Amino acid sequence: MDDTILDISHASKRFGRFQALDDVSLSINKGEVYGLIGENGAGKTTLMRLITGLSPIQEGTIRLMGHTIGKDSRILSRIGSIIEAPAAFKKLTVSQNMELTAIQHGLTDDKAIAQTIDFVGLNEKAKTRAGHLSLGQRQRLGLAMAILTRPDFLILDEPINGLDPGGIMEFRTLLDRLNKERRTTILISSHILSELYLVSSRFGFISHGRLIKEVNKDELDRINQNGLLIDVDQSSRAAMILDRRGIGPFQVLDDHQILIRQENLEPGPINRLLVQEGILVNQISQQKGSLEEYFTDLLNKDSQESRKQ
Ligand SMILES: Nc1ncnc2c1ncn2[C@@H]1O[C@H](COP(=O)(O)OP(=O)(O)OP(=O)(O)O)[C@@H](O)[C@H]1O
Repeated sequence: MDDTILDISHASKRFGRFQALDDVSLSINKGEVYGLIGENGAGKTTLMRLITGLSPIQEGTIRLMGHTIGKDSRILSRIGSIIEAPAAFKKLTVSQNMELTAIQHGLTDDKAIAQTIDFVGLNEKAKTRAGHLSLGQRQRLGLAMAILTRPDFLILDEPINGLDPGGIMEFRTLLDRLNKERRTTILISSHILSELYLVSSRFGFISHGRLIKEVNKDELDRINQNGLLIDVDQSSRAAMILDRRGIGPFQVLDDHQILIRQENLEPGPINRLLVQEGILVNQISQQKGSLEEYFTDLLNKDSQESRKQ
């Protein structure tokens, strides 16, 4: 059976003369949590709006579970989304908002509403108006409305914006449960990259409307290994010294830099060893690889390449 939930092929979108999305192709498989990363204005929301049929695609195709968006929109009933702000009516209570969502989807199962309110932990607020909920509770109501029909695919545009650390953790637990217990596939964007790292199994990086890189979490962890970065006058000679002492594994990055891929290594003894052997040590720093650093490096490389062209 084909495990592809979303297949975007050469999607482009312009607003007037502005190219918001430029030839984007990506696919997401069942069970994945795909983290979409990009600076402000990169095109993340635009892409999500195309996928959910909120905005028409101009070039390319988007297939959801085998159905082409635009031609056959029935498949949209199998996806849930929070795009921009959750769409709850402020004057209606939590339960009433859920009832309205049920009516919109033609859902007649009353138990589903109670189960979903319970799932997101809003039991005590069921009779509270949405306008009187805290931001974190409102986000949870938004999630409840999005998952009421038990969608196969959930699209979340910056769902943790403005939440406090506790709220972020609760939201993460909910997403984890949805993904593990219901095998819901998730596409999520956020500027809080440390959080996105925790929830996602794969990442796509968008810049100026182009998908510049995709990487899965294992690959990212391999690239981003922590260690000691040493800057010396001659990296090849320093490498021989480290090798003789059995220190490593390490990687010679260029004529001056070596990355010793070992966590919690003290810089002092390494410094003393190299200096005793006549190596000039300019700097030793702890290297902590993060999704944030990876993204910043990618953007730098991309803008250098764009300048060359
Ligand atoms: N309806 C529209 N008309 C004109 N321009 C638009 C429209 N919608 C989006 N844009 C432009 O397209 C670009 C991409 O916007 P989009 O909202 O997709 O970015 P984003 O990656 O979600 O950014 P952010 O992280 O700030 O939410 C922006 O420059 C935006 O101004």
